[in-house]
Amino acid sequence: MNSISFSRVSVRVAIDGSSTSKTLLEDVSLSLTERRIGVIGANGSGKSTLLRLLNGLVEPSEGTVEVHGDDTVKAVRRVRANVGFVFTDPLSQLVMPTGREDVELSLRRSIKNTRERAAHAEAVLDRFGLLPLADQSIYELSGGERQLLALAAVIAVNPKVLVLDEPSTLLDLRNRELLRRTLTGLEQQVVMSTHDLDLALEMDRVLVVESGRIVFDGDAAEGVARYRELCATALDEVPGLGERPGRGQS
Ligand SMILES: Nc1ncnc2c1ncn2[C@@H]1O[C@H](COP(=O)(O)OP(=O)(O)OP(=O)(O)O)[C@@H](O)[C@H]1O
Repeated sequence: MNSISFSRVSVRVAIDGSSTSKTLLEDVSLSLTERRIGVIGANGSGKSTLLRLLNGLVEPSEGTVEVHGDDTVKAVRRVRANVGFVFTDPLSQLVMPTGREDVELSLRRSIKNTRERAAHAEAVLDRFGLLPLADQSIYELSGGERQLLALAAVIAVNPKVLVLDEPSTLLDLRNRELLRRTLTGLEQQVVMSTHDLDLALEMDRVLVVESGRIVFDGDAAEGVARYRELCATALDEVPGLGERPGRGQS
């Protein structure tokens, strides 16, 4: 069953030192079968929370999430074996001193033979243009190089589902294009949050999240237009900011 389903999912967290809770996601039901799913929305709207439900990093307070038929709470080990997750901050993911070691670590389970593993790691690093930097400390890499490395380390193991949390925030034009083409060439399902609306427009389906709710679900161009309108409306409410471009002109 190659789909992701959310059934009446809400996520609430207790607010420190009080008995009240904050709702991060409210009553989300979805069946995701498309190959490229984009998740867009304002800062703090709930995109990362939605994505983190997919590998059990966040657990639903109500409802259930299933990835390819596995419940993300009850079968979390199998879910994590199937879902490759790329974090926004690459340093929260890269654990080895160098890129080469990190990619080899990712491959440890899938390729037992060390020479084969090393060769595969080199091929992946090469594909992302990272081979010349393979033995440099990850702390000496630029932000974009690290982001690309984090992506390479996850794609290397060919997970059944790829979840990307704002994967292009630090990438230059060339590497954003590399990411775009890489995503186009992948067989597996990709769920990606992004503030890069050009990238969002490439998706087969777009979800717009606003204050913990899915307020749009459908065609990418329509989703991006809806998000732009939500942003413009929110900015209209900021006092003293001036008018939207195009407004007030005759
Ligand atoms: N563990 C937590 N405890 C309290 N609040 C939390 C917790 N995790 C997330 N939040 C809050 O939930 C809201 C949604 O967070 P989330 O990270 O999902 O937003 P986002 O849409 O990914 O934002 P951004 O675009 O800024 O990355 C935010 O207001 C955030 O502060």
